[in-house]
Amino acid sequence: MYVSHLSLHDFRSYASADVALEPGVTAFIGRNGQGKTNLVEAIDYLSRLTSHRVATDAPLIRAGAEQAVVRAAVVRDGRTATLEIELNPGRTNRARINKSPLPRARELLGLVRTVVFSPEDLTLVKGDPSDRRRFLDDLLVLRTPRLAGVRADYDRVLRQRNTLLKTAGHARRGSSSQEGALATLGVWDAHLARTGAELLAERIALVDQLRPYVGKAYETVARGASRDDAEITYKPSFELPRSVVEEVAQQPSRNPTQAELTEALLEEVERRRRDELDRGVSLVGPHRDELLLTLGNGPGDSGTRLPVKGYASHGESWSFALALRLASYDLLRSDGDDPILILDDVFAELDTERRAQLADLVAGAEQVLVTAAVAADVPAALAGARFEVAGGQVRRTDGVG
Ligand SMILES: Nc1ncnc2c1ncn2[C@@H]1O[C@H](COP(=O)(O)OP(=O)(O)OP(=O)(O)O)[C@@H](O)[C@H]1O
Repeated sequence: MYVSHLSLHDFRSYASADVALEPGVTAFIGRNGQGKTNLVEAIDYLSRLTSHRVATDAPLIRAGAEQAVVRAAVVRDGRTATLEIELNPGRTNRARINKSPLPRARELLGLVRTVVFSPEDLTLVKGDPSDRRRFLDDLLVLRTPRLAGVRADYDRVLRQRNTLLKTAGHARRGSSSQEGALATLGVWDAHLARTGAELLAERIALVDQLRPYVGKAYETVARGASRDDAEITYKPSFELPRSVVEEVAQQPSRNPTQAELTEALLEEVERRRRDELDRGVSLVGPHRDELLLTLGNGPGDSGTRLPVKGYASHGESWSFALALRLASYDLLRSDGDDPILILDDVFAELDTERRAQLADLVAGAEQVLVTAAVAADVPAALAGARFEVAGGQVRRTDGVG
């Protein structure tokens, strides 16, 4: 898939912008703060309905404006669709396909798929577990848009349940308000276990599918590494029953079922009841899980695997972050649709050898959008269309268009 036209209205620094794009590589070159990232961020927003830079929509609206509009013509298997999102902070965002309004903006998900590489990716490795959970969930939703609903349901259940836990925890022991809150809590325990187990089962399956791609990608980007070095493991916030663990261990292709996970979550929630009431928050569920990243020491090394966070060098951490993105790209591609690759300001972070390696890996993608402060940062393998971004203007400079 590729974007053939991008049009912005009051998005970030752009009062308006219209850019005709092509498949293949396109580089946006310009000094710092000229609006290069703003352009690719708009395309990524259409893909995930969130930005890779900010958690809320407000910073995406041009200062002084009330709403922003991002519109893109997307070509997939030779057919073009025009997708549009209108960002209305504090109110509902509205989406359209070929000018027809969609009942919910969420229905745009899955129509454009992007994989973004950016300097912020280091937080995938060095940041909090929530950064890695978001990475998994974003990938889940890109592959299966329906899961956006499951994720939203789970967040809602969590908020309601936390409010109840606070009420029950603060109420006088044995009082009618505590009794009432505890009775209602049982209902929310069941919701938490059901939606939590669905999300959990999807994440566990995703990590299994992603694992071989991560090993392969790390071997490619990290000098002297083997494909067994980088490993990812999903670590739930609770122990599964021994019988399930043993069965899963005996059958390599078997993961815990959703029913098993629901039951295990319910049991754990009951076991941690006192703790949860004391602290007024839900302590069990996919919002407390971790995606463990570990590194070994080359082929045949039976030594201990070390967690990346806290142990890996800066270079190893960067390579792992790149490997996670490349693995996402490979996995999405294996689904049969080439996602749009966005390399936002990453080359300045890499030495010459790694630049060339990354460029070779991505050069064959259907569409690659690159941003860089200077043209010299873009490796030769990524020759293609060039735009200069300066003073709010986006101008093609390679003599075409
Ligand atoms: N909501 C907004 N309204 C107006 N201007 C904004 C808004 N959000 C960001 N900007 C401006 O956009 C500019 C940043 O644009 P962008 O992040 O695309 O830069 P860039 O060209 O990628 O720079 P760098 O090379 O430093 O990454 C900044 O000058 C910032 O003040």
